[in-house]
Parts: sequence; C-alpha cells; structure tokens
Amino acid sequence: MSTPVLQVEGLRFAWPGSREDCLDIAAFTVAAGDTVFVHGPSGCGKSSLLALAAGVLLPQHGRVLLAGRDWQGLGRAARDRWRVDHVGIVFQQFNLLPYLSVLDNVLLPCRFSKQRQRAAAQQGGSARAQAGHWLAAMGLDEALWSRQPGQLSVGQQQRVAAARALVGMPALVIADEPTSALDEDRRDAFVDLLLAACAGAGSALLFVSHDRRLAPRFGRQVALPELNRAAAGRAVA
Ligand SMILES: Nc1ncnc2c1ncn2[C@@H]1O[C@H](COP(=O)(O)OP(=O)(O)OP(=O)(O)O)[C@@H](O)[C@H]1O
Repeated sequence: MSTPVLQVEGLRFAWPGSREDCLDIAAFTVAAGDTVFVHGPSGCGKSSLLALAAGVLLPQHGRVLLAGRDWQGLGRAARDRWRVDHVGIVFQQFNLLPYLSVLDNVLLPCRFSKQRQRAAAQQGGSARAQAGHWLAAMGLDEALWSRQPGQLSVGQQQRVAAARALVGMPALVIADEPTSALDEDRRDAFVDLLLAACAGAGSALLFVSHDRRLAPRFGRQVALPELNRAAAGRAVA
C-alpha cells in the first residue's frame, strides 16, 4: 500500500492562551488521490485542521505526517520547503501577487520548489507549458495569461489560484472555503473543474466548506464535529 498523503494520529491542538483543546482527533487519513469534503459550523476548527495538515501550525500532542514526514521533526525552513514541494493551497482570498502576470502567479510554486519545477517540466515539456495547461484546464483563455490578477473577475482569479495550487502536481491540494466569493452556478462549475484537475494531476484534495450542497461531488465527507473529540467535550460541558 502506498504511503498516505496525510496521516493524523492522536492529535491535540489548543491555540496559545486557550485552556481548551480546539482539536482532539484520534485518527484521520487522506490517501493518494482521495477527495475529502470537510464541513462543520463556523468556529469548529476547519481552518485550524488545514493549517495543521500544511504544517503551518504544530500540535501539542500527536503526529501529523505529510507525504510520510512528521511536521514536528522539521525545522521552520524545512517545513516551508516540504510544504511547497508537496502541498498546493487555494486560499479563500486567492493570495495572488498583484504585480505578477497570471502566468507568473501560476509559476510561483515552481520558483520556490525544484521538485514542483521538475514535475511540471516532466509533465508539460516545460514548467511554463504546464502552467498554461492548468490555466487552460481551468477554462482561462490564453489572452488572460499576461494580465495582472486585478484585471480578472473574481471567478477567474479563483481559477488562477487553483491552477497555481495544481502546477507541479503536489501530493495534496488544500482548499479553504474557495467558493465563498462565487455565486451558486460558478461555485458548482469551479468545484467540478477543481475535482477533474486534481484527478488529472494525481493530487488528493482536502476541501473545506460550509456549503453542504457541494459534498456529494467528493469521494468522502467528514463532519469535523464528529471527528473532533474536543467538540464532543464542549457539547456535553
Ligand atoms: N489565530 C487564532 N488565535 C486564537 N484562536 C484562534 C485563532 N484562529 C482561530 N481560533 C479559534 O479556534 C477555533 C477554530 O477556528 P477555525 O478558524 O479553525 O474554525 P473554522 O471552522 O474554520 O471557522 P469558519 O468556518 O468560521 O472559518 C475558534 O474558536 C477560533 O476562535
């Protein structure tokens, strides 16, 4: 069996200054190619879980392994490298760099990661060609690629952010409420494009949203309050 992309074991995490655990998760695994929809009410810890998965936060107890490496065993710089090598992130607010072209925004992970650069070049002939491939796969016409992100619609910017997450075929794509700025039709279309693109890239997808209507499109659904024993503790308190 291949190494799971994400393994969470005996995790307990409390925000600094808080006496209560935010997350207490016995086990949670994302296998290669899985598509997982994580939902739960506001404040239940969805973004915290993603930050732990991406090694942006470290738990006080337990282990979080990404592509077989425990984040805890890596220093800050090594965590940054491991993250850009193995994780593509679609942020709610896109986080596109306004002074770079659309194409150069998509190429950013390849600038920071030799592994992503190599994978993109292997797949597409060159990293640039591969970036173009993902932009086209996300339905963005070549005429838009030289524009700056501010000259694109919100929906188009969201798709640029998805293309950037996918370039260089990271093991895991993380998306935190990536559809909240889109209307209903564009939300469905975006999720379908993202799922198809992750399948094409061989990337697992960990997708967080309030919007339960999107859930059936995913291979697996996780209600975080059911997974999180800290939430159960709060409910009976
Ligand atoms: N930087 C922080 N410092 C301290 N506590 C925080 C911080 N960020 C989040 N929290 C707390 O951790 C808990 C979980 O927050 P989190 O953002 O993970 O929830 P969420 O499920 O993603 O919420 P939403 O759906 O509203 O984005 C909340 O009680 C929140 O107040």
